Amino acid sequence: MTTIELRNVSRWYGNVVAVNDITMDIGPGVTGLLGPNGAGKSTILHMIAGFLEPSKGSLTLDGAATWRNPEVYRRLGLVPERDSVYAFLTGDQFVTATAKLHKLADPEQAASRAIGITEMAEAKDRKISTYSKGMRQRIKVAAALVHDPEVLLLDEPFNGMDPRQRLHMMELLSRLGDEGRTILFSSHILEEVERLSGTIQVMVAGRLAASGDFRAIRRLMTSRPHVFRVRTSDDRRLAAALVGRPYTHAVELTSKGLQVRTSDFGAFCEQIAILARDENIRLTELLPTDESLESVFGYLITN
Ligand SMILES: Nc1ncnc2c1ncn2[C@@H]1O[C@H](COP(=O)(O)OP(=O)(O)OP(=O)(O)O)[C@@H](O)[C@H]1O
Repeated sequence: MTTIELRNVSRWYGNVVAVNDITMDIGPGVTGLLGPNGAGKSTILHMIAGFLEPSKGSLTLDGAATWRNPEVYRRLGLVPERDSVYAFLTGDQFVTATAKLHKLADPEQAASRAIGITEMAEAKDRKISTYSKGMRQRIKVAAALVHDPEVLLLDEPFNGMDPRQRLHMMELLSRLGDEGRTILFSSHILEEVERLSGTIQVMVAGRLAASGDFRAIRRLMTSRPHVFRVRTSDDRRLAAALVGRPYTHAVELTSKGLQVRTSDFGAFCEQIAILARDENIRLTELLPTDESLESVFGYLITN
């Protein structure tokens, strides 16, 4: 069983603190590393992969430090965020070249196995320049898997994908997690992490804001205060119906519709449509006015 351990890990670039005193364990299965842009997710992944040295603290894979440790490099694969693949190569050539860099005994066979796992066999002889975004991501995953690592690290693997490609990648990562591999992927999108991983690590501004079971963290996120703008066929009547509901904190009639302050984001979202239907009022707009991920994370770190 592979375990990645971070103990009080910090990393700074000059006087920018990218990662600030993080302690966490990551075991087999799929774990999501969630956080807004600039939270320090890429820095963490690159440190785990052994490409960056922690400025402070210890970072180990089954007890061995990952920084400058070729033994560890053999046990993990990294799928970077940027498209660093050579577009003039075919998928097969790219993955085989990676296998050769790892000095594997049979690079062709290893490439063919990894291409099979990522379901890229049909397209393997096409140039990477002709691939869709989803296919380029999958060929990068094949290259990262070519030496059959126990640990796979992925930096924003769903960026730029359409919903179908996203689903395909999710299935692939779940499958790899079910095989007992340790999969850690970063994302700034709550729903991606929710659909794929039971365990999450939430980072905000270099710090670990929450850690553990997704459902518990989700509950924390959705039972927070929130402001919505609501437009309806009868604002005044809906306002009256909302007053007195346990999730309503305040209702204000404005020229742009209702401004509803709720104490429970989740309950309000569940109940508002039912309430409108029961009152025979048509909802024309329901807009969270404070929905930036940063505000969600901000709430998490102050609670
Ligand atoms: N090489 C570098 N030199 C200076 N500052 C850096 C460097 N790399 C990252 N940073 C800074 O460190 C912080 C964390 O960056 P990092 O890329 O790890 O975050 P992230 O969560 O992966 O965000 P993103 O998804 O936008 O890449 C940011 O403030 C970033 O500007």
